[in-house]
Amino acid sequence: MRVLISGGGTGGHVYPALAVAARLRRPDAGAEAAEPHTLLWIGSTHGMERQLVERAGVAYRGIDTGQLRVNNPLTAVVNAGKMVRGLGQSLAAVDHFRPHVCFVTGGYVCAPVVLACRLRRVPVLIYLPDMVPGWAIRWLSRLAQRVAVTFPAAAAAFGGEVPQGKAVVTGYPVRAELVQAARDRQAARQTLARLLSWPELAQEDGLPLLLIWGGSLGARSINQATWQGVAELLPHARVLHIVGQRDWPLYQEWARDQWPPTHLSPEWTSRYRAVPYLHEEMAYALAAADLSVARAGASTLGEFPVARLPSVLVPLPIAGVNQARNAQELVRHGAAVMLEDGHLTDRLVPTLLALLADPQRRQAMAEALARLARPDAACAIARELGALGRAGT
Ligand SMILES: CC(=O)N[C@H]1[C@@H](OP(=O)(O)OP(=O)(O)OC[C@H]2O[C@@H](n3ccc(=O)[nH]c3=O)[C@H](O)[C@@H]2O)O[C@H](CO)[C@@H](O)[C@@H]1O
Repeated sequence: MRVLISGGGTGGHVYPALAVAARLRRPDAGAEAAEPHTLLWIGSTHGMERQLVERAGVAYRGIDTGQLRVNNPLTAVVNAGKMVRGLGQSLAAVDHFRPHVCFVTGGYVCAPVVLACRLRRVPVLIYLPDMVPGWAIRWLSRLAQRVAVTFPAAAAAFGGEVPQGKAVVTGYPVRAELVQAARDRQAARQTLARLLSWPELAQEDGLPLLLIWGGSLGARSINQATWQGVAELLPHARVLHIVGQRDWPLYQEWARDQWPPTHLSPEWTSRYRAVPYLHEEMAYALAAADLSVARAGASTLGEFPVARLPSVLVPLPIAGVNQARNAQELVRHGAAVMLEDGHLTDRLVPTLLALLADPQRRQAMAEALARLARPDAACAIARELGALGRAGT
């Protein structure tokens, strides 16, 4: 079967689709097809998805796209022109590749691709990772045959589950490497220590590993609160801080001018490690960590349960993104703690110290997470795609 894939803009739209792509390329006894499917990914010409998709070895075609919801009317007109060009390029790609089915995960680039598939009668499956869809996915879902969702509560936006509505609950597709790494935390920690050249991490000294990050782009407020409070955390934990590419120059400035503080011993100083971004190492970081601080992007709904990783979630306070609803879903199950962005400076360190000092609470959160885990989600979506591709529109 030929499967057209599209998703882009940020990592949160790319990694779930890559997990499904990996599944489609390596069918085994558990999968539907007897031989690997042929894949083509349509992303934007200059999008960050290009690097991630090519890194994974999936064929990539770039098209023109632009954000339509912008304040400047001139930009809106220019971007609308790009979208029209993108539709023409998508139609050409569909005519050339002749897909049996199309799979999209979000980002502006998906709009012309879904429209082209609709015009050429190619069935479309959308995956919505978040609990609440943005306006673009709501609109595109009208053109799609199926919408896969992470948890049952997300199905209502699409008329409920099949056969009444369009939704199927598959779970969040996580990378196979994470499923594998989460089976043995200790081994994951050893691997991470090797990949990051951080030998102290491999010591079995009972010191918890705290993973701090802010989504695929990094989060300024989380970074600043971390730099302000990290010295207080180091007597109780090792801290792996993914700063993000955008704020990396800020980290370098802070490290040059303010780190380490004179009162901190070299042993404690070496417990803090900052990195701009993690690629293949990310699966091991999630599996090895004992506690995380993160934004509440959709990945936390899938990756944290599989990794059984308790967290303090700090939803991005921007209208239209709706990360709070993602965080609430984990909090509702006793699987995470939520902190408002505006309270980071005062409350982040005390909240973390309380959780680090309470292994029983972390264990209860890990057990709640384990009940939400769907390590087979990529396979479930691959199966849905197979069924749609065989049925046609
Ligand atoms: C600002 C914004 O619009 N954010 C949205 C975006 O977030 P964002 O792109 O941050 O998405 P997520 O938090 O859902 O996913 C981030 C992904 O990047 C990976 N990762 C991250 C850092 C790193 O160093 N290495 C790495 O591999 C994570 O493991 C995860 O798989 O898409 C999500 C999915 O629709 C939404 O829920 C978010 O609201």
